[in-house]
This record gives sequence, C-alpha cells and structure tokens, in this order.
Amino acid sequence: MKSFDDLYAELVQKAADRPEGSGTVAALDAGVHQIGKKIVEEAAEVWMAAEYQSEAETAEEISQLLYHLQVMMLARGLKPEDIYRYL
Ligand SMILES: N=c1c2ncn([C@@H]3O[C@H](COP(=O)(O)OP(=O)(O)OP(=O)(O)O)[C@@H](O)[C@H]3O)c2ncn1[C@@H]1O[C@H](COP(=O)(O)O)[C@@H](O)[C@H]1O
Repeated sequence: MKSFDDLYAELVQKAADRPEGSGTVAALDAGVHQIGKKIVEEAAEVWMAAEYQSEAETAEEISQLLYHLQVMMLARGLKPEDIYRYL
C-alpha cells in the first residue's frame, strides 16, 4: 500500500523524468492557478462524498485531494517535512 511519502517520492521522480502521458507533469506545466482550482474541486467532492456517499467513495475522494495537494507542494517546491513541521 502506498503512503503519503511514497506518493510524494513517485511524483518527484515523475517531475524529473517527465514521462509521456503523466497527469502530474501536465498539472505542473499548467501551473499553480490550475492546480489550485483542482484542489478546490476535489475538496468539494470530498465534502459531498462525506455527506452523501459511502465510506469507500469518501476515502477515494480524500486520496484524490491528497494527490492534488502533493502536486501543489511540488509546484511550490515544498517537501513533506515542510508540511509536517506544522502538524
Ligand atoms: N493518485 C493519483 C491521483 N489521484 C487523482 N488523480 C487525478 O485527479 C483526477 C481526479 O479525478 P476526478 O474524478 O475528479 O476526475 P475528472 O474531474 O474527470 O478528472 P480530470 O478530467 O481533471 O482529469 C484523476 O482523473 C487524475 O487525473 C491522480 N493522478 C495520479 N495519481 C497517482 O500519481 C502517480 C503519478 O501519476 P501520473 O503523473 O499520471 O503518471 C500515480 O501513482 C497515480 O496513481
């Protein structure tokens, strides 16, 4: 099972290697404004899933929000440690 840190390491590699078809590379190229819009969209989907959908569906939406937050971390040059210090 993939952890938060595992996913971050994978995304760092994607950003460096820039493989064809990577959604992460496309999102990073689109920039902070577009990534921010996606975060807001995914956050709303988490909210709606938590109110009206199953636990599994809510968990999936949360995973997608975490992914897009990690893309924003990469776009702004933030590492997990930079976030953990505030937890
Ligand atoms: N965990 C994720 C992940 N979660 C969410 N997403 C993206 O976020 C979107 C969220 O889905 P929605 O249901 O909101 O779909 P949507 O609105 O139709 O999506 P889009 O039209 O915006 O693509 C998905 O379509 C993916 O593009 C993710 N994209 C990639 N990953 C993982 O990130 C890694 C790198 O991925 P690539 O860069 O694509 O190789 C891989 O391990 C992937 O599994």
